[in-house]
Amino acid sequence: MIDLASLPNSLDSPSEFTAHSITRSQLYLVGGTLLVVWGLYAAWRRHAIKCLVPLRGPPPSSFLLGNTPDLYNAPRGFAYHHAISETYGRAFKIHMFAGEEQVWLSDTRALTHVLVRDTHVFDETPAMTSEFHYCFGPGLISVRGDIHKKQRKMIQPLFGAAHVRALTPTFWSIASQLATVIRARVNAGFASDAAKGIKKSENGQPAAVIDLWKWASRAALEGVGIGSLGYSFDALNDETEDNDFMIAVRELPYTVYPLRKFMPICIWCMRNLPLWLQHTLAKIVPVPRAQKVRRVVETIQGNCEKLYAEKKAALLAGDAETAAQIGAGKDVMSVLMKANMAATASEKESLTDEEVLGQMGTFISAGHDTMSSALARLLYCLAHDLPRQRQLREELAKARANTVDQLDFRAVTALPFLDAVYRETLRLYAPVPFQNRTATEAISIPLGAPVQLTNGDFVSELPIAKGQTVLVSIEAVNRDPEIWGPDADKWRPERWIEGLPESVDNAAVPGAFAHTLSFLGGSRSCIGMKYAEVELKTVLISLIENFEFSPAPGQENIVWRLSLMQNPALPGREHLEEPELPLLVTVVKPDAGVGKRAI
Ligand code: HEM
Repeated sequence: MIDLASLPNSLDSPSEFTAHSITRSQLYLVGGTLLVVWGLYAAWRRHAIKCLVPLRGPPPSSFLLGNTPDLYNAPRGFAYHHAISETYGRAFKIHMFAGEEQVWLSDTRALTHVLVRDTHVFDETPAMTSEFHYCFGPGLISVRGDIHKKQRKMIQPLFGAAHVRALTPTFWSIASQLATVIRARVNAGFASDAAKGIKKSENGQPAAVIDLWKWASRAALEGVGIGSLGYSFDALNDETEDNDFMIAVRELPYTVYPLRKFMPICIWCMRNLPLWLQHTLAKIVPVPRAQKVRRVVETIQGNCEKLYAEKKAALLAGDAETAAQIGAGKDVMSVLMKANMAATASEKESLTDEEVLGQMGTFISAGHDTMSSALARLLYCLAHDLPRQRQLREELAKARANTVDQLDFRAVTALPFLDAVYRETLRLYAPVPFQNRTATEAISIPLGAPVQLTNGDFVSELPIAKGQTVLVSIEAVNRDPEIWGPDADKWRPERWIEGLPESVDNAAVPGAFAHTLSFLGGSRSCIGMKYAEVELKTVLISLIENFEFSPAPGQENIVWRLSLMQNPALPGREHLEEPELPLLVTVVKPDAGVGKRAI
């Protein structure tokens, strides 16, 4: 920084400069550089994509960064998203980096075009695909157009009901391991509190405060590891030290997210620079967080490559070798690799080695963070509503009364109150709060209700510019009071049992799940939707049968941070990357609704 106070009054008398002060030529250099930077910035702004009609919207909070500091703000982001959607409605303008304007959308008619009808125009945004491509190669989440169609056609059946049914025993084994490790933690915490004279339990049963985020995240890691990759992270073993693979997967979302606001610069580099230069820049750019992302990604990639080679060798060695592996050949990757080897006869249908490998990182990133977020939120909601938690426990006890075996796929998905709790939590607290889509050509999309522009005119069609990005507000649709009724922002599972209002059907939400956008909709909706449901429900059954969850004394308030996936933090500790969810966990008595299989 130039200290202006240290400059002499007259710049005309160089003789007055000391050896340490700035010379005239240095000053010209600094001034010239600033002018060039300003010129580049002005040119960039002039070429930045603007809205084609004068939409209303929140004023930018930063000249350079637009609304991004608020839109991507982790602790205060949700409040900002709710406030702007209440103020500006279902279609408005938001300001991004260097003058770019995006369209915020929660109008379900317009979103039907974005997500379902005009998907040939509104593909996944290049920011997203480039980010994932850099991290994991050409997996389902990072490819577009025809390649995406080809991959989706091959992978979709592997996440269908038949395969998820076959994976249900795997999910039960994860659920049971999780309950065992939590029980051990509660017993240890209880003993240690008792030794200090701290009483945590009213009913005499062991109770202790446990960080449930940690265990939700580990269960999700095992879920995606064993179910999708055929690999155990050994994440539910209390004795195991975290390995580098496990740490990297956990750190990935929190390391990448803060860099999102710099995406326009990254995309420019990806579009304009040769690959070797991009890799060199990624290695030398002096930004510690960028270097951390690189290390995390390299660790995940290295481990995936090793695992892929092992799986391929086992598949080539025959069925016995595959069956001996973790997942016993039922995991998604094993089935995919087998199907792909069989499809090699038809070159057009099959995936390249790079594409198959790309799915590993894709499943890890798509299936771990979302699942940790959903499970943590389910536990949080139930912990803050003991009567409904008990109602759920009673429903589980009844379901157990007729069987000594684990509930099968059909039974797990058929429990009405469990289903209502699951749907309501994913509606109100969608783990992925918003997504983007970018128009590959100019297009006009119809609106469900006319929108007033800043000049007072109304439009019932919204023109979108070529290259313009639309922010699909999953949250705003899921909480819209005109769709869900005046109690839309309340967690009330009964709404799913009583019957939804007519307005829900009328809204024709283009979502794949329960009239919501939680798993999005259309050709790029979540492929792991059924897998997520069965895994989350089995884990929840096991936990609710064995434990009662309630707010941790003195730590009742939790801040839910906006991120790629929403995640919990303690007030005053929101700056910490690793989320936290301390809850008081009490072992429930055998006569308090625990099924025969309680551990
Ligand atoms: C509660 C849990 C989950 C939620 C809320 C969720 C949500 C979503 C959402 C919103 C998308 C759309 C992303 C976009 O368009 O950019 C998506 C895509 C995807 N999800 Fe999930 N997901 C969950 C669990 C899973 C699981 C367990 C897996 C796999 C193991 C998975 C695999 C995928 C994949 C591969 C895609 C990309 C699909 C495509 O582009 O064709 N998800 N998910």
